[in-house]
Amino acid sequence: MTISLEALRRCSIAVDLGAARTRVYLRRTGLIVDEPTVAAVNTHTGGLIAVGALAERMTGRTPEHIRVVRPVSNGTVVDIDMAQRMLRLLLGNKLRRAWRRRPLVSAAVCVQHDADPLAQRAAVETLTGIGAKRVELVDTLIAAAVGCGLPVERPEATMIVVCGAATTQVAVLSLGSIVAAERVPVGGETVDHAVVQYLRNEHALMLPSQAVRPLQLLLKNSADGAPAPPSTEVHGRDVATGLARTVRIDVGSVRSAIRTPLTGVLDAIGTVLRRCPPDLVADLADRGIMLAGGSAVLPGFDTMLREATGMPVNIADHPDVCAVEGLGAMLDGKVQPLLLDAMVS
Ligand SMILES: Nc1ncnc2c1ncn2[C@@H]1O[C@H](COP(=O)(O)OP(=O)(O)OP(=O)(O)O)[C@@H](O)[C@H]1O
Repeated sequence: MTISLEALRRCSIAVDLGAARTRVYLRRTGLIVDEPTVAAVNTHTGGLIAVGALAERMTGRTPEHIRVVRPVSNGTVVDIDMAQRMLRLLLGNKLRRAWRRRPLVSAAVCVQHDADPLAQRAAVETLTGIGAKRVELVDTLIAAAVGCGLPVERPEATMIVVCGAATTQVAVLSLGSIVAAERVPVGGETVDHAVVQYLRNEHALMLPSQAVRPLQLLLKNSADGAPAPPSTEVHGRDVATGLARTVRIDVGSVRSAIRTPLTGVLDAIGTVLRRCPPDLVADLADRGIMLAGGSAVLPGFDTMLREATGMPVNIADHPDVCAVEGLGAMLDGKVQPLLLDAMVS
């Protein structure tokens, strides 16, 4: 069964419920929500204290009666009730106004390429619970490819790698459909974990989770092309004594620690290419790989893929929001007719 653009044009909102971030696109308006998929709950009363960025800032800093929860894990809604409550708060008045204008609303939601029926059902229930009368499921890979501006409807190959927080999905598309795809449990979270483990093992230092991103940013060359410094100071807690400690670390070693988990993505690319007909693989030699997802900008990721595959690698203009923007473009009727792989509510 296929989903037509016709069905998507009847949808009022497009939703991408990611492990790290929740994004909502309102038809003819644009992105109205882009917040962490996090909620803070009072365990005594069960009430929500905060959602989104505010709740994320509370991580690791809460008293006993407050719990910070993530209702989406590995790209699947694992706590439907919490996801609905979080979405209601994030959408607030913006949704209520749209709902009033058009109460029998349909919603489109991105789901992972190989989402099982339970994961699909969880996505549908989350949206119906906040008022959607009908929910269209669209493969994240197709939505992201559209959002990156790839010519997915043409009879030629395009390769997309969507690198999110918990997973990376790789696909070759042609004629609006997925020819071959693979998903690996590697993403920004895996990379953060690798950095934390490196500091723990090599320097006996526990790094607060909020300190990982600034450290990753140090690995990048600066905007004017100046190379990253060879070493830097990192503040954390000594594993043995529990006291605050500062160590000087070699930036190159952190870079290697990051590269190790990312080799899983290389394997996935190899698997997808092996499953593709030779004609399509030949197309990709020129067109190369398009990187999307928040982790596409990880320092050195594109260079690593370029060196390992020998193919051109490009990062989408706005890699983090490609999927929801692509879905939004379909809602707004900005996309040429194409056949979408079947995924129905
Ligand atoms: N500037 C950056 N440098 C490095 N990593 C980044 C940067 N910005 C975002 N990320 C990483 O991107 C990830 C979030 O990406 P994205 O928003 O695509 O995830 P998601 O869609 O919620 O996840 P998933 O697709 O796994 O459900 C986080 O793990 C974050 O660490």
